[in-house]
Amino acid sequence: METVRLTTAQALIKFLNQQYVHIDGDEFPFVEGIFNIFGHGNVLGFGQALEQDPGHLKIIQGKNEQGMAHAAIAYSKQMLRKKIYAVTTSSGPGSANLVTAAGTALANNIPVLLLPADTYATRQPDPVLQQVEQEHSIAITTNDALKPLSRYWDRITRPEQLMSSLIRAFEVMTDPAKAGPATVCISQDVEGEAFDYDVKFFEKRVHYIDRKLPTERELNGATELIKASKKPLIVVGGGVKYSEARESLIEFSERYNIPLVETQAGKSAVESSFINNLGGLGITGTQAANKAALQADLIIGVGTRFTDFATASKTLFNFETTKFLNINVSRMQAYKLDAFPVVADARTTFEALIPMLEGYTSEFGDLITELKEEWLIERDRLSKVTFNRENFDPEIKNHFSQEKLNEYADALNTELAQTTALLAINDTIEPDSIIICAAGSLPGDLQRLWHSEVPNTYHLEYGYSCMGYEVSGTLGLKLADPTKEVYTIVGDGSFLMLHSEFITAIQYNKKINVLLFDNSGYGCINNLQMDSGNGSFNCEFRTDDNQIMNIDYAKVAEGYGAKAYRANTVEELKTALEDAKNQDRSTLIEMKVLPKTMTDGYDGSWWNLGFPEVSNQEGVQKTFELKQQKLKNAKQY
Ligand SMILES: Cc1ncc(C[n+]2csc(CCOP(=O)(O)OP(=O)(O)O)c2C)c(N)n1
Ligand SMILES: O=C1C[C@@H](O)[C@H](O)[C@@H](O)C1=O
Ligand SMILES: [Mg+2]
Repeated sequence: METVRLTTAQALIKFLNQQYVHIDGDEFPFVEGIFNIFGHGNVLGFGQALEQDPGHLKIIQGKNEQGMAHAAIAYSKQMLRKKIYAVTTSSGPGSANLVTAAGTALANNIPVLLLPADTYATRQPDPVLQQVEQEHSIAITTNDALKPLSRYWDRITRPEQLMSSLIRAFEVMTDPAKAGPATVCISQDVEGEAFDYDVKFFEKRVHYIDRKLPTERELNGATELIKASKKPLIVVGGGVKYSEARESLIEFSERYNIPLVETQAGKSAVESSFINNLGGLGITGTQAANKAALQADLIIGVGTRFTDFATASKTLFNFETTKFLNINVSRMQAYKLDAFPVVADARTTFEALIPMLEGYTSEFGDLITELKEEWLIERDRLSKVTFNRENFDPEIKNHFSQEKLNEYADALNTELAQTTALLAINDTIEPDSIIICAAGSLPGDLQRLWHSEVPNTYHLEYGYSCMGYEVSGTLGLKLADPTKEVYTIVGDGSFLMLHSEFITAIQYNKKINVLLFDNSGYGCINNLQMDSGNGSFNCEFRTDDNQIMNIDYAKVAEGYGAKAYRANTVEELKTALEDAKNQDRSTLIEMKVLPKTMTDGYDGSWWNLGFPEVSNQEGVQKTFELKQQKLKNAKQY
């Protein structure tokens, strides 16, 4: 056997350089690069290996482990899971910082290779700096916290274990049904240990991402269900994007007059202006989509996980009469809601179904166009919301008095409404720009209001809705598509939680644009608590003496080296956006927006929460009673 003597870390880097994917006839390297923050746990093993020979891997120094992993996740998601970045961290706190990001990748089914260092395999020394020392087992390290959040997890304590481990990790990451985070923890001493590796291990390895075909039985069953239905409705999930099923889905929908509604992950698979696209579904959905869902007698879920918040899947539909047909590469997802499962690729399934439905047409008739037109009037209204100091009626009603809203207008020196600002942005930036968001009130506004006219330009992380993904993720977008303008849509709360990769973007001259909506508080959670009958408790950003905080985020951005703007009117905003577009460096536009000016829910948008069963507040009591009512018709599982 021909062998080559390498350290474990050198072998790992050599292997990463030889992984390719093959999709629809195209073949290209799977691993684009590696993010790193070096500590004592990885600087000598990984650091040395990367310095000696990185191959084609791009090396990017991160600023926070969670942030750089978020950037890697966004890269992979934007690349439709065809390419990844790896992420290496030191042991202990460095790897602990990966936990939130691993959860984000897992919830969204995004492949990313996490490579945290681990404690010494030799236990010399023990305990090492940053080792937690769990009393009941010396074998437990911080990295065990990543186990429940990884789709594949392994600990390498001997150099030769690397081979079988990496083959498994890549098999998982390149499987459309299982794609998610693969975590390979390497003991920090083992990173530097040498072994005579079989040279065959380093030969070019091609991972074929084939399209899983539906069976005849599945196609016949699906055809029967659709033909028997009067008003079928397609729920477009993220799987539609990953399967690149846009054209076949449009043909299917047009030919049989079947409306589409979108999840956050599925939005921008098909352009918003497509005649049968009724927009977002669920709690954060449009009036049009939710009205159509209330009437539907067959829900065709395509590549969707049916998370309750994004689709209102447990309460919106009529479970007595509505049937479900799920098309999904994941058997687990296809089984949901007692659906007829088609465990197959979305594009191939539509291509096969189109000729089988010849002669069919839904009974939606002109209703699709009518619902869409009605919604566009509502959207237009939301683009023109203007504040006044006497009798302003915000979208989120009966929470803050006029006096309190005026207090905000004075403290933040603004009269700008969130929906007005958001739609001004939608009107001004180039249609092929990519926007990203993850948490707060903005995802709801975006799912309802944002019009995406170019495929794959709407990037929402709403599987985990992880605050802090927004700015970090924008760096991932820019790495995925360097020619496009990329925009973070982010609330002040999320910005404060994590924006360290803004600096990485500036450092590597990857231009990103941060659009910061500052309403001085955790706005959507404040809405939730007040909607549920509580007071405004600890969600506003106020000082000890009850003053609204007015933070100069533009100054913070300037301090990092970004070009910053303050825009508190639509005119200032449009001017700033135009100027930002022409900049070579990263930008931040700070907008002070009034609380309670985000969108509210429409028909059917209720979700089950932990409403208190007893309380001394009448409003809280009422929401609990409403819950009891709602649960009567909700799907129990
Ligand atoms: C890491 C993380 N922690 C907590 C939450 C819960 N959470 C969701 S939205 C939110 C507040 C968001 O505030 P902000 O970004 O200012 O947006 P706004 O709702 O004010 O528009 C919180 C605390 C979360 N989604 N992610
Ligand atoms: O709890 C939450 C409520 C949602 O409104 C918000 O968008 C999301 O980030 C969240 O975590
Ligand atoms: Mg806020």
